[in-house]
Amino acid sequence: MSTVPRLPATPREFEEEARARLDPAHYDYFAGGAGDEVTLRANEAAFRRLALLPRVLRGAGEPRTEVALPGGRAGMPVLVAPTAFHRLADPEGERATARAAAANETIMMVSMAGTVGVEDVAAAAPEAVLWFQLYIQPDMPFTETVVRRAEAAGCAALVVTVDSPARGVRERELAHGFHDLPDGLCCENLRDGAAVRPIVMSPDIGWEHIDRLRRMTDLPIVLKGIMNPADVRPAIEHGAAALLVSNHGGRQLDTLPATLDMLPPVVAAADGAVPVLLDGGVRRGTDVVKALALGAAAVAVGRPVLWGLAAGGERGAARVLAMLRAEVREALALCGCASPADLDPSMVRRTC
Ligand SMILES: Cc1cc2nc3c(=O)[nH]c(=O)nc-3n(C[C@H](O)[C@H](O)[C@H](O)COP(=O)(O)O)c2cc1C
Ligand SMILES: CC(C)CC(=O)C(=O)O
Repeated sequence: MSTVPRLPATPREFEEEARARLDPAHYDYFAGGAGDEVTLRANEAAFRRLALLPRVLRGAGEPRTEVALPGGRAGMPVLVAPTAFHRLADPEGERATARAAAANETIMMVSMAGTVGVEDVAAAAPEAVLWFQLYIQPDMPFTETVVRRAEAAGCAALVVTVDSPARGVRERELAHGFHDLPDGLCCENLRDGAAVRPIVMSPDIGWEHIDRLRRMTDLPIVLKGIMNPADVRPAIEHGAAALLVSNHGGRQLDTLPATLDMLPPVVAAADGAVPVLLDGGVRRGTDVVKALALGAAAVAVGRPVLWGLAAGGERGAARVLAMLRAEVREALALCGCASPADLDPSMVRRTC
């Protein structure tokens, strides 16, 4: 009789199990952040500083969790953030993640630095809604080749990461000498004929590149990595369909504020013109509900999905997402909400 291995039951246990299974260099690549990891810690800490203030006796009924976004509908307000190198966590890599996302009716943002090509990710999970994450390459004809691949694979939006004019320095990676993928793995979305190009993070990228991208494709463009409210108006003027408040999970510039702390001013600057999403430090359904109360249209999770993948492959990633979905439903119900639209800023309170 075959027994199905038991999966961890909490986010913390998933991370512990992933750590036990992963090569230490790969665990530290996934877990680490830039510099002293001040921002990495701040993201999670910001959620703990905020308390929830439910409303009572609203007769809200069973809550609904789905949300409508420019790149499609999601069955829950928790999307999969784009993360690189899933085959370091599981041999099926991004294919497994896409199936896990589809099983939970949510959207997967496929990293440009994926270890499975976007066409193969789409083929592995035909029912998945995929958004393609792009680092605009200064070689615009090559950027266009990548965009065409994402379009042909059926991706429903482009997520353009704008917080990376250079690569963040992560001391855990340096300590392990982790620079390259092991033999047999590469960034499949960067194939150029027989060669695989390196990802260029260029300080030359500017708003004119967003304009060129806008002219290149009809896909909605989500700008990922907006932190300063001063960037919101230009983003809207240059055609962004949505903004994703992100500090790259604390992996780019250290000592940025927590994303949750920048959400209200970014939402205020957007003034309803485009939906605002958030990632960074979301670990529980209560975190999701706090971000939604402060005006996020949805959130995304990075590391929790990697821990699920490393701890239990597709099943592990699916379980992490299912846990979050159940927790969001429970937190909405206990807040007296019929849907995310019933949340508002009066339902959270800073505790310190
Ligand atoms: C291991 C790892 C790889 C990542 N790779 C990418 C990437 O290729 N492109 C990107 O835009 N963001 C990337 N990110 C950032 C995530 O999209 C997201 O902003 C961050 O992980 C959110 O924080 P969380 O891990 O606390 O949920 C990566 C994050 C991690 C942890
Ligand atoms: C390979 C990298 C470009 C992926 C990334 O964005 C990250 O590690 O944070």
